[in-house]
Amino acid sequence: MDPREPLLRVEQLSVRFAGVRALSEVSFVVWPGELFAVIGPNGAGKTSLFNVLSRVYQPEAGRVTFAGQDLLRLKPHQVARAGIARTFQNMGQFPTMTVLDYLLLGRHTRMHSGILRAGLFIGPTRREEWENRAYCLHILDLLNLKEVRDRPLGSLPYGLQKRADLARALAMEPRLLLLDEPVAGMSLEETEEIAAIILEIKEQLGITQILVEHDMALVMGLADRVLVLDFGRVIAEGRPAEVQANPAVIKAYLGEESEQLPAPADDLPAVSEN
Ligand SMILES: Nc1ncnc2c1ncn2[C@@H]1O[C@H](COP(=O)(O)OP(=O)(O)OP(=O)(O)O)[C@@H](O)[C@H]1O
Repeated sequence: MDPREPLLRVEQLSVRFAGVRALSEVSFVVWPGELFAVIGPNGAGKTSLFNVLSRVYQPEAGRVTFAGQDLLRLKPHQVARAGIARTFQNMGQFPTMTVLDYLLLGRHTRMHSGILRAGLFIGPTRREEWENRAYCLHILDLLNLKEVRDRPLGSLPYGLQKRADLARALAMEPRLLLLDEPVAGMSLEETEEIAAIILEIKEQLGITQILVEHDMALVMGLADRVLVLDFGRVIAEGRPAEVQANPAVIKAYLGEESEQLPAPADDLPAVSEN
């Protein structure tokens, strides 16, 4: 793929639910290696956008091109194999599964051998299984989860469960990682750890990320570029400092919760140029 081509191109995307316009003619591109954030007040359409990108929602109109292919032609189960992985706001569907098995399960969704064959260790799948395991252990190491790899997910504190979910998404070796409120409900310390991990994913693994998050300090400190939605429409797009100074963005946030207002740009860590 041409590195000058966007990895993701969203054009004129509209999503509607019986009278509610969740997204209206939304367009943007995400470049390879970029950390792209999508923000907006409650109900702005952020989750709907992720649901379109993971093929859960069918848009009313628009085009989505991922790595040169028409994403909207894929079935939901083909999205992971195409290279898109997603973390979830709420997890907890597998409380008895160990952390390592959770990663292996995620990884199998994009591997060649079926989980049944792999489970039975038939022929060449044995080697693939060992490779999968080694890769999952590498990800657990990267995310400081090695010590809890054999613990059931349900026995872990909330912050570690969310980190395990991020590890599961990374174990899929995605080209595009969709992070859905990765620090929601986390303490300051846990938030700082996740911020460091997000930067490592960008810098060490080179994975392109789209971050949906209400924590403005995190977004403005990490993102290369920010897209702002309000009532399903794009109201601003640009580098964090540009977006923070945009009157339409300030108005959208003031109308809802003034404490969510982005901090002045001077107080924030520098963001990388691209
Ligand atoms: N499955 C659905 N059925 C009906 N309406 C929906 C559905 N999903 C989203 N909506 C509506 O679409 C609009 C956008 O919602 P969405 O969840 O995408 O916003 P959001 O920006 O993710 O909000 P939040 O920050 O609160 O998570 C809202 O008005 C919401 O009620």
